[in-house]
Amino acid sequence: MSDMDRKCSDSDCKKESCEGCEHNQNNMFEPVNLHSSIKKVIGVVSGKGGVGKSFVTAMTAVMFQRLGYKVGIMDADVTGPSIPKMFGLSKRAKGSKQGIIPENTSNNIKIMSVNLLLDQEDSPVIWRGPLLANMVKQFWTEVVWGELDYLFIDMPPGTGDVPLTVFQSIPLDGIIIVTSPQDLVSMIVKKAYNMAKQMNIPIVGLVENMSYVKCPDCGKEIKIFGESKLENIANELGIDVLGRIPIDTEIAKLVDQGEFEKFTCEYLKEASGKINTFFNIK
Ligand SMILES: Nc1ncnc2c1ncn2[C@@H]1O[C@H](COP(=O)(O)OP(=O)(O)OP(=O)(O)O)[C@@H](O)[C@H]1O
Repeated sequence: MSDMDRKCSDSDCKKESCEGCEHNQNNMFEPVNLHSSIKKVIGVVSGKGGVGKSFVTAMTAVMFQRLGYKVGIMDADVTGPSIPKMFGLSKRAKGSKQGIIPENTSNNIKIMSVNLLLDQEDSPVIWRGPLLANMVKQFWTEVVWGELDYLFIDMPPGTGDVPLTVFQSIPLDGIIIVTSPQDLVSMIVKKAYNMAKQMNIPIVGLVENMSYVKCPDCGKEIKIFGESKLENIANELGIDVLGRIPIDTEIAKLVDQGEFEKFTCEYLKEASGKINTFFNIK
């Protein structure tokens, strides 16, 4: 994918800061590793931590792998990396002449995370912003991703320094915004939305996580965070609702056992169809 794939849709745009305009000389995208060929790069973002961004990234990646696509996950949530543990990966990634080799899950999803580079997975990453951002850049420039249809990036939470650098250095083809059904969330979704708009990155849509929990006795859907405001926000911003995921204690168990790939539910089946249509990969 070339940097120019992120095209500005406004033919009169003369903004020097616009990354989609060909006259922009300030393009800061880093070159991808020579041995990587990635068709689409999708960032999974949330305006705040703890809404299940990693959960949604992993579930989307597994859905696409099940559809027969070649998939990778870059765990760019450097201070709270959770992706390797979800997939039961704990070996250290190896290097080669070409670069760093990502680890493979049991179903061949390629994974790179700071946890695969640390001596011990429970060592804290106590780094300042620029160092964190550099690490993520290296996941793009140094990792040998090989041929991938989709690379999903579990983005650092929030809209601060680190996510900003990631937005500026990796040519994202689109972002998925993850949210939960709390009131505060509409403001937080708007922050993520505005950040993507300012960076000229297409927004694929919204996924609401922890939408409800099903009573194990009567099957009733209990909305523990109250009624969802998702449709209102989506309509207001003119973006698509891709899907909703309940709190699922069976999947939570799989996460703890490092066997995430064994989930059988299809909460994101429709969402994967919508994402595929958005990018039109054959
Ligand atoms: N729908 C769900 N059902 C059951 N457990 C879930 C669900 N969503 C998230 N969880 C669990 O909640 C915890 C937090 O989720 P996750 O790590 O995905 O959040 P996050 O938004 O990536 O957090 P942060 O950005 O702060 O790192 C994890 O243990 C995850 O397995």
